[in-house]
Amino acid sequence: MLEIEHLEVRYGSELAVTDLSLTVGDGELVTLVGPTGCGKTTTLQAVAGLTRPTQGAIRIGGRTVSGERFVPPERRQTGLVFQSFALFPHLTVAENVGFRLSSGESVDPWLAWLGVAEQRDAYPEALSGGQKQRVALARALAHRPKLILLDEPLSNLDASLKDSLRWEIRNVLKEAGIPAIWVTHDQAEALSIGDRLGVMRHGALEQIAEPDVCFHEPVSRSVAEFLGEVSFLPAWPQDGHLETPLGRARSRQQPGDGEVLVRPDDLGLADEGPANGTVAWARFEGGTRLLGVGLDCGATVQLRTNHTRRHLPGERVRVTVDPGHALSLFPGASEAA
Ligand SMILES: Nc1ncnc2c1ncn2[C@@H]1O[C@H](COP(=O)(O)OP(=O)(O)OP(=O)(O)O)[C@@H](O)[C@H]1O
Repeated sequence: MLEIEHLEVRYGSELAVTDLSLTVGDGELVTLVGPTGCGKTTTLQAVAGLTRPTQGAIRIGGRTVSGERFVPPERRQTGLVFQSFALFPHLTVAENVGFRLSSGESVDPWLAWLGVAEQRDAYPEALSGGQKQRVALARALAHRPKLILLDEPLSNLDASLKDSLRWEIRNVLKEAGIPAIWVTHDQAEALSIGDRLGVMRHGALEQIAEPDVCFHEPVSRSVAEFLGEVSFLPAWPQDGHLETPLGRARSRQQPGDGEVLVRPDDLGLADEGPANGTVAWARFEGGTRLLGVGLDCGATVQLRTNHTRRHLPGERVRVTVDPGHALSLFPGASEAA
C-alpha cells in the first residue's frame, strides 16, 4: 500500500505539487492524468525518492520513506518504468532483468511472463519499443517491489501496440498484485485501465474516483473537459424539474440555473419532429461520425452517430437528449458561453 499525505514539492519559488493526499491500496492501479505541467511526474519522482518533497509524508508498505525521515530511492523497494526505456545498452535482456538481483535467482520466469523469453540474449538496440517496455517491466517486477511507478510507459509506441500493451501490462500488474501509479497523457488509457483515476491540475489532485465517476460526475468543468468531448447546455428549473433547450433532463443535483454537461453519446438525432439545430461540421471516425451542431438556442453541441448516417454542414437536424443517466449540472455559464 502507498500512502501520500499532504505532499508538497517546490522547485525554488515554483509550487509543482500542493497538498496532495492519495492512498493506493494493495493490488490497486491508479492512473494519473492532467494537463502538461500539472505535477504528475513530480508526484511520481517524490514517491520514488528522486525529488525531495518540501512538505508531507509518504509511506510505502507501512514504512515512512519521506517525512520524518528520507529513504533514498534504491532502498524504497519501488519499481520504475519510464517513457524512455532506460535499459542498459551494453547488457543483454537477461542481464538487464537480472541486474542487482541476488545471485542464483533465475530471470527466466520473468522473461516468460512478459513474453520476451526469445529475446533473452539480445541487446536492447535489437528490440522493438514494445519489447523494451516489457523488459523494463520484467526488470522492475524481478526485484519484487512493493510499488510500481509508470510514467508514460507507452508514449513512445505506435497506436495499435499501445492499445494491446496497455492491457498486457495491466494484467501483469494485477496478477502480481502490486499497487501501481500510472501517469499518462492519454485519457482513453487512463479511463480504461485504472481501478481509480486521479485528475491533477495546478499541482493539486482535483478528483480521484473510479473512472466512470470522474467521467459522468466530474467535480468541475475542467475535469469534464479533460476527460473527453463535452458540450454544455443551458438549464433552468421548472416545476421541480430541470429544463434544457432539448427538453427535460434528469440531473444529479437539485434543479437550478446553470448548464448541464452532455457528452456526444448523451445526444441523438430524431427522424421526426421540427429541426432545432444546424450541422456545423462532421468528422468521419470509422465506425462512427462526430457532428458539431449549432442549436437554435445558441449553444453548440457535439454528438456521435453511426457511420451509416451522413449529415452535411448546413443541414437542419433535430437533436434529442437521451443519456439514460442523470446529468451533471454546473451553476452559472461557462467562460466560453
Ligand atoms: N527539475 C525541475 N526544476 C524546476 N521546475 C521543474 C522541474 N521539474 C518540473 N518542474 C516544473 O514543475 C511543474 C510540474 O512539472 P511536472 O513535470 O511534474 O508536470 P507533468 O504534469 O508531469 O507534465 P508533463 O505532462 O508535461 O510531463 C512544471 O511547472 C514544471 O515546469
